[in-house]
Amino acid sequence: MDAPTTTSADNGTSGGSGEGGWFTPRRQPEPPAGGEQETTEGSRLAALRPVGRPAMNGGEAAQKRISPVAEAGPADVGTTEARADTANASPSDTPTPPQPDPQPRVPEQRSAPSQPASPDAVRVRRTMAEVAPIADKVTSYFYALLFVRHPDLRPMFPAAMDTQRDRLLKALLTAAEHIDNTDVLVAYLQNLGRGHRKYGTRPEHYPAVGECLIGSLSRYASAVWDEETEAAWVRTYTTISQIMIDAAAADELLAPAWWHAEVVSHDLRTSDVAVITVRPDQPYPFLAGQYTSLETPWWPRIWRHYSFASAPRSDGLLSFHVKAVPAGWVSNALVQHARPGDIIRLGPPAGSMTVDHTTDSGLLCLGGGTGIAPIKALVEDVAEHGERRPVEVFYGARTDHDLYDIDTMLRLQQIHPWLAVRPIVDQQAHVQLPDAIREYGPWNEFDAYLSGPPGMIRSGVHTLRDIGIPSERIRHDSVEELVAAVN
Ligand SMILES: NC(=O)C1=CN([C@@H]2O[C@H](COP(=O)(O)OP(=O)(O)OC[C@H]3O[C@@H](n4cnc5c(N)ncnc54)[C@H](O)[C@@H]3O)[C@@H](O)[C@H]2O)C=CC1
Repeated sequence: MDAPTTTSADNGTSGGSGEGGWFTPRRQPEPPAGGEQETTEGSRLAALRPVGRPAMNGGEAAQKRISPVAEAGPADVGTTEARADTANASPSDTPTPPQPDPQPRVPEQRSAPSQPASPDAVRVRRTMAEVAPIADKVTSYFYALLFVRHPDLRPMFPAAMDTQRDRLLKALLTAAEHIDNTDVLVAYLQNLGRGHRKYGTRPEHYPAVGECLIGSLSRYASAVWDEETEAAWVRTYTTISQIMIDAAAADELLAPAWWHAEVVSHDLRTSDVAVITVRPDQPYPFLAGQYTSLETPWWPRIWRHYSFASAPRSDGLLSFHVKAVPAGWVSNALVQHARPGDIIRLGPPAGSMTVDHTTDSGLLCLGGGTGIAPIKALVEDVAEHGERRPVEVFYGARTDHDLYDIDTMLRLQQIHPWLAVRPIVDQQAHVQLPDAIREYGPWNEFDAYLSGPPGMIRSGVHTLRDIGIPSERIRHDSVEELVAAVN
């Protein structure tokens, strides 16, 4: 089962996705004649054309360009951005360790009056509100436009577009809703831009997407669509695409667009959960608590997210916990069909649910189901840093049988006196996983880490705030939460 960081038909977590996916071509289309994109919209959309930039200082440049919007300040959302220490170096002959991607996190529920939204944000949100009830039509029409106008792009998308459609709208919602919230937007889009490298996305692809997006919105939001609204969308989309392009360009200097990895072991822990270990074809630097995107040979061009189930290892192997679920194409293939020798592809690491080694606060970790995977990686990370800070893991599962990794966790507990592992089995406990932590504590000296199904994350964040852990000390990855919270 995918990590909740992603939109996924596999698991129904619909996580909004760091891979959002407005556009996922695998090869580069012919550049438009004369460098101009001929469209029925003609020159009015010329401003959609983002600039291909030198691959340096992408984030900074993006920040600068977005600053007029940022100056307007956050409108109605706050954010609990958490940035982790990146000082834990990898061997010098490997690429630079990745910066944890500061993923959007659950915004604080603000009661204080917020600053007014920028005029563009007001128009963008008005459009979004107008099309929300017919989101599916907007998305279908968008892809119809894209493939009619740019038929050469169609083979670059997955054969089945259902998931892609879902992702489009989630990514759009997230970006548009946060156009005033620079930190959240930039971090989200940089991640999206980097993630698009594995599809072969080029700067010149973005105008095609922007034109079709605006073509679709103008059709379905006709009641609120006017010149100013269109101009607001053009500016918004230009900002969005430029941040993605810059992030991709900067990343090109640091890392490959994707990695091939060979399955070296496949351990079926239950009938539907497998622990899969792979060997990347070149060094794969990442941080414990991060996740990656993964493509199998059985479902080309369909990517799903999984968290690394171990901290970086000296042998370079990576492992994932995968749960097969109904209609979960990639997860089912990985659990039922993957065998040693199979080759998969990995996208870049992402996510900021990483350990802050600059503090000695305790770690309060909640892992639900296969969400225990990154929690185990965090425990290993603390152990490797030789820190003796308290780590309390609450491991939730529906039944005893579903505690498929409890032996590993208990073994770690035996080795490390600072670690406590508490299985919480729904069938036996009188409370669900997040509420179980109320019976322990106090937790005021702890940072909290949550990983599991979206419902668990939601109620976990609520519980943690309720017991006095401030938002900025609560870490998890789920863009969906961000979207849900602002809606
Ligand atoms: N495979 C991976 O690398 C990762 C997977 N995940 C996510 O973790 C989830 C795992 O799914 P399953 O193993 O089927 O877990 P599950 O649905 O069986 O839930 C596991 C436990 O989480 C708690 N829980 C579930 N829903 C809750 C709710 N609404 N409120 C409070 N507590 C709740 C319960 O204690 C439950 O036993 C998936 O959504 C997956 O996307 C998250 C991070 C990494």
